[in-house]
Amino acid sequence: MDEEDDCPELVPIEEKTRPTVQIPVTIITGYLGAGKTTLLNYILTEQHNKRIAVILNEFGEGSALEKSLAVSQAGELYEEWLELRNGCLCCSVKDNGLKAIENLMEKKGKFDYILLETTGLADPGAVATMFWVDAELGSDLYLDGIITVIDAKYGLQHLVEEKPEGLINEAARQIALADLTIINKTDLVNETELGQLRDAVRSINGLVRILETQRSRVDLSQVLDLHSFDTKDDARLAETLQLMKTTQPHLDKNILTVTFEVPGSVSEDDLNVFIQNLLWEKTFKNREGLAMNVIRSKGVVSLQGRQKRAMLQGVHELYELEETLEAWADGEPRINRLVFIGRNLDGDVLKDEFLSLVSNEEDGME
Ligand SMILES: Nc1nc2c(ncn2[C@@H]2O[C@H](COP(=O)(O)OP(=O)(O)OP(=O)(O)O)[C@@H](O)[C@H]2O)c(=O)[nH]1
Ligand SMILES: [Zn+2]
Repeated sequence: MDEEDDCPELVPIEEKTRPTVQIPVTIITGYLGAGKTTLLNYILTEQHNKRIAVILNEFGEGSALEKSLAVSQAGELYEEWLELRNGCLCCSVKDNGLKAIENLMEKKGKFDYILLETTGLADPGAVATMFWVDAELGSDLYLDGIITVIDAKYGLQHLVEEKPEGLINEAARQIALADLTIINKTDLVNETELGQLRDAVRSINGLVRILETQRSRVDLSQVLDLHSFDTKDDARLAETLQLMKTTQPHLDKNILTVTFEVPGSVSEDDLNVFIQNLLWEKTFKNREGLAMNVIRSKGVVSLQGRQKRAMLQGVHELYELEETLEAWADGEPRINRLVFIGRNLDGDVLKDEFLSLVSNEEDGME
């Protein structure tokens, strides 16, 4: 080390020692009484060989303890925690803070999985974005997915409920944000009613998977470890987009899904401006002159000068644009695939805006 004496060396900041495995967090949301607690109970009592922590994100008054007791059944009270027979834990986090979860992990040791139930009227997007902000700070947690439980009998009614001007329908928002929906209480409806609800869910969120259950009995492998926010599921995205090209019914004024595919490559800067105009500045308008309002964004994009695919993930105003591990194959056409779920969206307008940024240089280099 010869130059050591001359200039002060830049000392790399000691990386916070991070666990090799990050713990998945699944957010469970859904309208009042849809069957969220029933789902939690079911997951906790099923064989899963995981140490699962259940966290109830209660806002306002409401008795969280009462709720946790409802979740536990076979629980033993431990501080504000309920410890279940199979090693699961249950608690309530009133201040909705991630710090609280991290403190809990320090006190109680590591879990393998965290289920976070938000109250019926909460915006799951607000909770979801906390995890991103925190992930930047080196959190031990990652967001695995958002599950929305829907009441088969009353779900449709909740969706069409008129809201005062400018207010968003909470039930529709919860579906817009969902990676998976569970239509529960199918014992209370006939096939026609079920079909109508299914169509309504699809018309809001064209990407979402739908399960149908009684007493929230699900196959655990279909609800845990979804990896919805990973940068890996681009094959699935392409598949879904293909499916969506066929039929897309939509109910005017409501939340809907728009998708488009554009070949070529876009510069990262231009893309950021496009996304920020859409999500932050809200400069894009539909044909009626109403500003587009995006709740969920997803996409695979080809960035100029990059060999690897980039993935867009967004919840409300917060978004991430990250390079994936997957390179574009030689000679493979580079196709940008984008999905936006929200209000007042017009896919053609967005596609035109996007097209204006794209260059069709073969290798995406300029
Ligand atoms: N008929 C029928 N009832 C169900 C089913 N699943 C749950 N329930 C009942 O629906 C009621 C509400 O279920 P919960 O699991 O407490 O619903 P929740 O979404 O946690 O409710 P909140 O926390 O109050 O928003 C309970 O009385 C359940 O027993 C089902 O598949 N069929
Ligand atoms: Zn609890």
